[in-house]
Amino acid sequence: MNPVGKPGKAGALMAVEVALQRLLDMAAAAPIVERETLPLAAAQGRVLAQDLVSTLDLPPWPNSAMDGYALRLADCKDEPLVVSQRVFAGQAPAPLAAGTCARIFTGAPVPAGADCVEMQENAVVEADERVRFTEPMVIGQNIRPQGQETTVGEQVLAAGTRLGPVELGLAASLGCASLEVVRKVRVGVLSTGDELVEPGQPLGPGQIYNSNRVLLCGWLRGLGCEVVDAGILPDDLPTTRERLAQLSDVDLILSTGGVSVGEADFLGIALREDGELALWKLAIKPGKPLTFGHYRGVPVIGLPGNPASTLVTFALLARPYLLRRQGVESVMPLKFKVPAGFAWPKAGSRREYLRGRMENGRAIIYRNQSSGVLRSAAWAEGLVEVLEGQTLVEGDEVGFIPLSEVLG
Ligand SMILES: Nc1nc2c(c(=O)[nH]1)N[C@H]1C(S)=C(S)[C@@H](COP(=O)(O)OP(=O)(O)OC[C@H]3O[C@@H](n4cnc5c(N)ncnc54)[C@H](O)[C@@H]3O)O[C@H]1N2
Ligand code: MOO
Ligand SMILES: [Mg+2]
Repeated sequence: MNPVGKPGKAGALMAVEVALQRLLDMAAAAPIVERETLPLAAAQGRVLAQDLVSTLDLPPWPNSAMDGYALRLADCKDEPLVVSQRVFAGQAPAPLAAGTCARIFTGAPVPAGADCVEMQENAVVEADERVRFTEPMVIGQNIRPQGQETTVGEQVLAAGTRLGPVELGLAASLGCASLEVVRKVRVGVLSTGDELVEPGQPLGPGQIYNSNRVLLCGWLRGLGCEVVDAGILPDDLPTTRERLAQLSDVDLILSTGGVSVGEADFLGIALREDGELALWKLAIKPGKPLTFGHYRGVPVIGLPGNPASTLVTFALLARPYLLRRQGVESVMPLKFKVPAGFAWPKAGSRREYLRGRMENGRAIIYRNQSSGVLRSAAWAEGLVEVLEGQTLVEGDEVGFIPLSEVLG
């Protein structure tokens, strides 16, 4: 079966899983191999290029989980224990004198010889700072042992991990000031459409403001990409060719619009004539005219121009592609099964991704699901997935893909 439709003619729709697998295979075949070393603060959103191996035990020494008293349990008989030292976080305590206890605070090293920490709520301080313990105790209680989190030589993060604040915090806790990351993917962004005007300019007859440029550039920067913003591309074939050719030094050209079957849709034609049109028309709504190929060797993903179509296809296809180019294994957004809070009486032939949100434990959808209505996405918390051929009554299970993680 040839899944590639001919631009300008109706063609077979490709299942979203098939298209995604092709995109991921093509991404894996063109990995970004260059690396750079960055200070932690600059590494957010980037992908780790080599395994992070601990050079420390964490914690480096046993420390107290409570404000209270460190003691040797065997010393704790009927008589109260005298406080022989105070240990604050950041100090190095002396070994515990036999038959005494140490006043200790959370995070402070436990003195050698102590095998138990009791919280101060279970202690009564008598005259001369003699401490009586009111509850039974066990060896090891309230002590965080050396190396409980990680030990020297252990792999803490694998190459291919995307670095968010948690991963960076973990690297910091191991004393790493910088990390080796995959270099940024360079993405050339084109907004096609004769009707487009940048915000701030007056609108002429028939014109609309360019919203996709801000959307795409924002999502790409959030993904750690280098954006080469190539501005608005008018709807004509010679200029389309010229502008695509000018973007010969990027890792991916990502465009919006101009991929359908109209007389002003030229992207597919340019790819077919000067490169390769590998994928065109998906069984997905919104997002049907998603286009993928190469232009003179440079990968191109053409997202449909309707803003909600741009959003859905970026989240479900372009984003996974860009992550896989950087060596990330887990590229798909999380999807939960939730009960529908709406009915869907008419089955569609394409898989639907409705803009929705959770209310009282059920997914509800925005009142207007037109792919031209970006407000639906501003209202939404996620995409509600309704499968091909599916009808729903309230309470039936649907997929829910939270958008904050993927587009936040
Ligand atoms: N005869 C058919 N017509 C259409 C089909 C079809 O199968 N047969 N598919 C429809 C579907 S579905 C979609 S989605 C659109 C996709 O069209 P394109 O990707 O070619 O996009 P354009 O035609 O250039 O624009 C579509 C729409 O989006 C607006 N737009 C475009 N770029 C921007 C931008 N940067 N910011 C804001 N809005 C933008 C544009 O003005 C159009 O209204 O095709 C259907 N047609
Ligand atoms: O597939 Mo189009 O993206 O419905 O609007
Ligand atoms: Mg069009």
